[in-house]
Order: sequence, then C-alpha cells, then structure tokens
Amino acid sequence: MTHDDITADTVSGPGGKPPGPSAVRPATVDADADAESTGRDTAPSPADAALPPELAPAALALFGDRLDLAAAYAELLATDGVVRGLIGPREAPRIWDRHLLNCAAVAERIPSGATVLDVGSGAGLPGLVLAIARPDLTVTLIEPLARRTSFLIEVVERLGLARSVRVFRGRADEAASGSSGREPISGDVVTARAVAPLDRLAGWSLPLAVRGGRLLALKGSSAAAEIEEHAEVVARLGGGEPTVQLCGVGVIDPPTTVVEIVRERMVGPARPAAKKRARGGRSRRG
Ligand SMILES: C[S@@+](CC[C@H](N)C(=O)[O-])C[C@H]1O[C@@H](n2cnc3c(N)ncnc32)[C@H](O)[C@@H]1O
Repeated sequence: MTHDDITADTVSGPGGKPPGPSAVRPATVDADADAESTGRDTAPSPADAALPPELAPAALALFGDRLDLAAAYAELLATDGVVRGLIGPREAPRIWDRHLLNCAAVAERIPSGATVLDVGSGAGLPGLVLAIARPDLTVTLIEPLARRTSFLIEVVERLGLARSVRVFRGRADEAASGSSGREPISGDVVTARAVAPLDRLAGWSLPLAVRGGRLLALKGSSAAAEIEEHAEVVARLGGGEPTVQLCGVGVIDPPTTVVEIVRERMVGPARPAAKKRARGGRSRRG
C-alpha cells in the first residue's frame, strides 16, 4: 500500500486561507505559498510551539486541564507539520494565536456531548483542536488528501484521542452520501475553516447535519459579505438565516468570527431531468 492508498477505513476510533485573528488579513497554513513568499528554508524547532506567556490566560481558559494536550499538538504541528508541508514555516511561531486559540474559541457554540464533523480538516483545524478542548465531543475529521489524513491519523494516535476522534478520508459529499461501501455520516454540528466560499461550503456541509443541526463556518472579515452574497443559495439548501457569531469575546483578541447556519429543512439532492416523452405520452424507451 502506498502512502496515497491510506483510507479512512484503516482508521479506528476517528489544510486556502484560514481566517486568523487578524480581521483584515486572514492567516494561512498553506506551506507551499508560505515557503514561496518567504524563500526561507527554516529548520523547525519544538521551541517554535512554545506558548507565549501573554497568551497563557486565554489558553488556560479555553483548554483548561487539557492544556498539556494542546501543547503537544502545537509541537507536532510546528515540527512534523512543517517538515511534512502541512504548515508553512512562518506559521509555527503563531500557532497558538492564529490557529489553536482561534479554533478553540468556537467550542462555546457547540452543545455538550455533540457529534462534530469537521469538513476539510487539513492538519486538524478546527476539528482536532475542538476534540482536545472538549472531551465530551465525538469528532470526525473529513479530509480527502492522503498526506493530510496520514498526519491526522498519527496525531490522533500520539495524543491518545482515538476514542473520540475518527478520520474520514474523502470529500464532504462522499461522507454525506456514503461511498466505497461506507455508510453515510451525519452530525449535530459541522465545522469548517478556509475550505470554500459559503455557497459551496453550505452545499457540502448542510447535508452532513442532522435536522436542527448547524454549520459553524470560521470566516473572518468576509463573513457579512458572504452571507449577503449567498443567503439565497443557503435557503434553497434548507438552511435557516445565516448569522454572524463572535466567539471568545473577552478571552481572545480579536474574537473568532463564525457564520452559523441551522439546517431547518432536509433538502435532497437535485433530481435528474425528467425523461423526454414520445408522442402519445409514453417514454421513448418504453
Ligand atoms: C486551505 S485548507 C484548510 C485546512 C484547515 N481547515 C485549516 O483551517 O487550516 C482546505 C482543506 O479543505 C480540503 N477540502 C477541499 N475540498 C474538500 C471537500 N469537498 N471535502 C472535504 N475537504 C475538502 C482540502 O483538502 C484542504 O485540506
């Protein structure tokens, strides 16, 4: 089996431009773009993942007694994640504010004991962070790229999260409909960061939510404009009125901006066009 052959089925138990804390310039974890823009060839060091003292109160508030686990994940991202091209070298020193704390703040919108599906997890953001911050959650990381899912699988094992976190290798639509003999999956909450514009994201994500469940899309400064542009499509997909939620107010600065959409109606996939009928009202193929 090659590296690229690893599928979700081999896993037990359970990477655009992610919106960072900057309301103006979104953060990115795109390693290739980062390396190109800096021209740097930085050797990763665990020290890059050290929690900055000024962020310690926020980290403690968001991770509580799971702070050590969050620190272990930060170190894996800043070392293996950089070496394997999942995180740009420039992201390593800002892993806590732009990524871990930014994602963990969203936990306040997730009910106790919820099942969470994270679409386009990349290196585990935000799904893995939520699983670390909230041991009561059951989280599935949905990611089509083998290089990313193999990293996720290893991190889940190394952090001892296999009981609450599962990795699904595939696209969101494959997860929703079931494919390759896999059962369709659904959850109370669907999360996504830096995956697609709101219309496409809603098309992929709402079918994954149970009725009354919700999509939490981490969107940064584009949130209001995206809602205005795509509200009609969202409604056609069965979504309620999208709202903008600020998470982590008073804990992180700036708070995380999330577009929240409740799945109000179950809308099926588009039906194929009706067959043309021959004269006399009968289908041409009989
Ligand atoms: C820019 S990365 C963001 C990764 C991560 N969410 C973050 O914030 O760092 C976008 C990710 O979405 C994944 N992706 C793209 N299309 C997808 C789809 N249809 N279903 C699930 N994941 C998808 C890509 O493979 C990639 O890992």
